Amino acid sequence: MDADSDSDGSHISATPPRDPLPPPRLPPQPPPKPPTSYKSTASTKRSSHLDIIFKLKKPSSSKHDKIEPVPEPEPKVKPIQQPDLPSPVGNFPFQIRRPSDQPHPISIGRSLETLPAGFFSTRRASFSKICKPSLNFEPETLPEITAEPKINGSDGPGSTKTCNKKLPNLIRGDVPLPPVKLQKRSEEGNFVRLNFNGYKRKFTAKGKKMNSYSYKSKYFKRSKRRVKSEVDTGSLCDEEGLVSEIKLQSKAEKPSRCESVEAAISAVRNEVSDENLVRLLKALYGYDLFRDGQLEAIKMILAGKSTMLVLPTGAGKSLCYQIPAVVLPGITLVVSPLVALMIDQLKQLPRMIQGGLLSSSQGPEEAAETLRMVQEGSIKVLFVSPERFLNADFLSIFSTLTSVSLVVVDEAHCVSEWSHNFRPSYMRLRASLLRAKLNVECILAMTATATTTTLQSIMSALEISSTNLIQKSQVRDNLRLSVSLSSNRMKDMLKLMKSSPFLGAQSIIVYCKFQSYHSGMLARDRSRIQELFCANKIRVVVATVAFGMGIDKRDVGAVIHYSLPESLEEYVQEIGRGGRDGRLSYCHLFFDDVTYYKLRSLMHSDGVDEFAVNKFLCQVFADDTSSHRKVCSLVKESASRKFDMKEEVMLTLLTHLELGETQYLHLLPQLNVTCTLNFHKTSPMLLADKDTAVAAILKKSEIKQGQYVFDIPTVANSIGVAPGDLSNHLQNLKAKGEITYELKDPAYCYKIVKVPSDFCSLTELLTRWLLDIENCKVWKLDAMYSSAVFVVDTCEKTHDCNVAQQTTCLQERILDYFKGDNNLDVLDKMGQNSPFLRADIKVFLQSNSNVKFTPRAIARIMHGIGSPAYPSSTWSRTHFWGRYIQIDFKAVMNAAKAELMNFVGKDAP
Ligand SMILES: Nc1ncnc2c1ncn2[C@@H]1O[C@H](COP(=O)(O)OP(=O)(O)OP(=O)(O)O)[C@@H](O)[C@H]1O
Repeated sequence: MDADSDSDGSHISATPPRDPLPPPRLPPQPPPKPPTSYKSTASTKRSSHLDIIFKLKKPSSSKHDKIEPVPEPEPKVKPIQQPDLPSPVGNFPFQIRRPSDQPHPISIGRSLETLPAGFFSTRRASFSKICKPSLNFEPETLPEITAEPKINGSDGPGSTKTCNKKLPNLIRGDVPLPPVKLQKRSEEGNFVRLNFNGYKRKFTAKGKKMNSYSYKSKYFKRSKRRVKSEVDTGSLCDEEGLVSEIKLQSKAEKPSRCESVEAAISAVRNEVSDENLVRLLKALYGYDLFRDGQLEAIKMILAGKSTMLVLPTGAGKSLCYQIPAVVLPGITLVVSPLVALMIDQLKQLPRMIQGGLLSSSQGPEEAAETLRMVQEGSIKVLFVSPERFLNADFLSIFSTLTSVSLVVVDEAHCVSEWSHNFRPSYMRLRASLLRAKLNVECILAMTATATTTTLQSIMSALEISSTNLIQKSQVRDNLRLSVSLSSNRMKDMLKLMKSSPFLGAQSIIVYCKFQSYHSGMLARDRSRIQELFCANKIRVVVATVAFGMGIDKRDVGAVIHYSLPESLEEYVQEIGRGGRDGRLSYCHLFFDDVTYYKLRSLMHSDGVDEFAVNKFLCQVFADDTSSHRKVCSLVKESASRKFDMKEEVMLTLLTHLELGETQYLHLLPQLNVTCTLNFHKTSPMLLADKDTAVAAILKKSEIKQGQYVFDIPTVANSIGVAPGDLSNHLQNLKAKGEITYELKDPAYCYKIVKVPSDFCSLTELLTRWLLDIENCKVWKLDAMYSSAVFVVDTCEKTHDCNVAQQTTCLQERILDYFKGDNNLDVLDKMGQNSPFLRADIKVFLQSNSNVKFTPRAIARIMHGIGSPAYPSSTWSRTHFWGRYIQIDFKAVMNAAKAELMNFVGKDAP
């Protein structure tokens, strides 16, 4: 075996060969209970479970010395002494969990993806000689599928105008077209809609424009004639060269709306009646009737009531904020989790609605142009990421200059840690904060997938009254659902695709977990595939969940799940890509135990232990001085390794420290904090005489190979300016030819507001919270798996259902799941022990005795999950990697804890 050849001597394993058969199914577990409150229950005494810290015996020599030891966490300053705790410094300890740590039976948050960033501060810094503040943007993390528009200045075919002006990501419609045509356009999918807005799309390859399919499309030829009179053009391109040209109105020109639209808007402003709203619907979109839930939601918003809207995917949620946006006087801010989603929504705005977006990959000029248009009131709908709410300058525009009529929280389940897709940055979107910062009264939260628990937490965060909940069935009834257990998924899938009704499906999406249509692909290629798919040039796309979000291709006739989704929410979201034109769409799910076990292990990859949380807190507050104006930073990569904590988890903790019951810190936009600088024109000493920032740099730098290396926040703190201002200042010096420099080490930046008085209680509170999130994640996967089993197995036997009735069975199951988390039977398939587990862990420890482990680290290795401090690139070489994937993670952790105690010859108190 290859794995053994360079492994850790673990060929003396006590484990027999892997058993290909899964352990027997366990009876259904009792239903989960709703989440508890996370108020601290810790006493002022130090918790005993924090006390057990072990150090592994160091071997005299080992042939495994190659394996990197875990880096030693060493906080610079110990903020609070805890004398009866064994010092973590110098040992890599493990944390013994309390026996009471039972899985928390609630829905969970998936994906702690990181996004944050925002503007640099634009406040003026007081450098003695050179200081030119400018509005800068810190790059935000981009989503997987990104077609970031950049306007390039190019005319559409048939146009005689050229415009080289760079404009921001704005799509504006100014030439009124008959509404009836709009309806036709919408039936042709989002790609055609793009053209209708006056764009033609071209691809660039190696700098050359290629004819695009859209350019040739019949629709484009029609629309081209219609939009001929448009006055200004630009082009839209993603960061890797996918170019789409957009016609834009000239800067000076005011949007001219169709008379019938204006009249319909005034009528609604005078009286919000059903009749007037239908007239406006017709005028804006060409549709004759509202769909279920739309009218109710629009009326609620126009009455100024914050609303929670739960409609199935493709039911038309966007229209519920677009209509109020044109009627209400101020701007509508739409918060979206992904840049790709924002771009997609922007494209889909009816052309009479002025839209814009602020995104990470815009240059400062583009962003400034968007903000200028916001200030002059020519944008009605602005798409922003939640990270924007970190930036004081961004917020000040809305609190002082521009009135915000409505804040829309799209994919609102991201607010809740009990959802399948919790995002720490969404925690920022609390009603109190939005009211205080934006002076906005009305909030619309929209989602297609939320359990009762999730809904409760969204509505509580956004202060939406329970009477303002509009909730329709979360699964459309034009989706035909089927499920099968498969031992050879590829063979079965090919067979399925060759048989009716899948054979006749116009477009098919195949969802995979571990290989995807975009793995290893350039963004440009991914975007091209998406475009080709939307234009029906590609029939089948194999994709991950990222592909699903925001895709509004109306005629997807089949959705196949090649792998089990991680939750029923994810499943519903993905099948929701099918049948958006209202026609039948066929959705088949293949599931198998191997995938289930693999996913089950992955659910533990974000988990952390109390010890790590405690160390993290020590580091976060280590820099505290009496001055709370100081900017502190935490370099993401090194901190992640040091605490064996994913970056998203660190961000979650930091966000909680800012937005939890007590505010301990204030998060700032992320920065690259390490600067390596060279002087060119003037000598450093002479320049320092004229420039306080340079003087501080000389003072705080280390000189490495003739270069000045310093920490941006440290220098900025020493002269009392914001790090962003110092960066701007460096840019100015660079522009003058005085210096060149490089920035690296992206870091979380924050200011300390209050040092916790009781680190132990806070540690316990945070750990408990993260543990509950981890357990919820596991529970969600189990609920998904159990539903699949139920449909192919239990349901058939107990309810006498046949395959044709699987739709009803699964629909009922999904509805039960979303209705209440408490009444669903969930299988727990995991084994609780193995006779060889302890012996294997012992061998593993002996053969890696130079490395320090925690029980969680050992359990991760036994489950085949890499982590920042124990990467799979190193540890997958061990013979034990993934060996116990079928044994419950917690059981492996407990076994590891016991073996670690034996190994160090100590016992827990
Ligand atoms: N009243 C209506 N009549 C006909 N079509 C409509 C109506 N309302 C919305 N639509 C169309 O339905 C499609 C889906 O709308 P939209 O993208 O807003 O759905 P959604 O609920 O946001 O879906 P998802 O959650 O998947 O993003 C769009 O093409 C939209 O134009």
